[in-house]
Amino acid sequence: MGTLPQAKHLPVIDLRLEHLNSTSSTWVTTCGEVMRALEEYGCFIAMYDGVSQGLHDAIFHASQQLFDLPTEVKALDTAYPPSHGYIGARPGAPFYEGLGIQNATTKQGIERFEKLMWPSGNPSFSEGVLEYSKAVAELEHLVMRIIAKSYGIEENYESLLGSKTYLVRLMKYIIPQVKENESIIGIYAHTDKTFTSLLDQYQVKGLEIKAKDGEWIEVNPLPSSFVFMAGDVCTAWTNGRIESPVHRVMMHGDKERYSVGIYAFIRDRKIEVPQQLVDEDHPLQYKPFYNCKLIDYFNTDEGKKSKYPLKSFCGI
Ligand SMILES: O=C(O)CCC(=O)C(=O)O
Ligand SMILES: [Fe+2]
Repeated sequence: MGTLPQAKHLPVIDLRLEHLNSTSSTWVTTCGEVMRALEEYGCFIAMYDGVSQGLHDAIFHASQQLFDLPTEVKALDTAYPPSHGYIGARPGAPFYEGLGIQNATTKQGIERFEKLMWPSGNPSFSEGVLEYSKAVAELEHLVMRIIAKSYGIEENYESLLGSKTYLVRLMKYIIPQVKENESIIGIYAHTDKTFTSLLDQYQVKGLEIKAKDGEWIEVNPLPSSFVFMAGDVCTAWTNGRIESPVHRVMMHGDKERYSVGIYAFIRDRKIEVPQQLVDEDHPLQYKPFYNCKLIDYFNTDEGKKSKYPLKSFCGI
């Protein structure tokens, strides 16, 4: 009798500080695991202790309060590009709503958002989100340092730091009207137009990652974990060594779903492939470009139709 094929799982990597500092060889082993996961899947699940369970619960509680505000208040969250502000339910994604907080690792960024949503103030919201986004940004920086060290491009990475900004997006998916055991698209398949993305699913699953062989991998929410994902900008920057994964959200008809994304972008500075990553075996694949221009392109008719927007925008 044959055995049933095992469902694939995303690698789970322990990036808790206590673990990383435990023995001298742990760091080297962990860096190897991170690079293998990123080169194979473009993402992995990071176990991380920088966000306490209390803070985590507080963010999701605040997110529920936020989505209960009237639509006309939420719509005050406008931004450039438009996808960085309020996104209401639309024909392609009728169950989805998102609110974006720009410059979310700065007090000014969060307070600007707080004043729009609660003119009479909600300091505990801002304090919680600031603490949360700073802690998650540290995780992002840790992984990026591993990538930069492993490819010998630390200086290039350091030169991008002054231009890195973080957007926090709080997301809500309402319960879709589907039959039992049926599921339906919550967000269609895409790659992120970010440098990197970190996703926090809290308690309700739905995120799926497409493996290189085309199989969809379900990502089950684990406590104290974030999905680290390379965005298209990271693909270009690493000259294609790390490919941003295609992912989607599937909704099952039983629970509403809240998630949080923390997205890093490179503002006002061209992304160029570091010369260390170009050689005979790895010819240059991408022309220099601005992150915001990639997003603009993706929002054009041509960009929306393109199967590989990054390639059609700046591929060689
Ligand atoms: O809700 C999620 O888990 C994923 C959202 C997502 O893919 C995105 O915001 O780009
Ligand atoms: Fe995404």
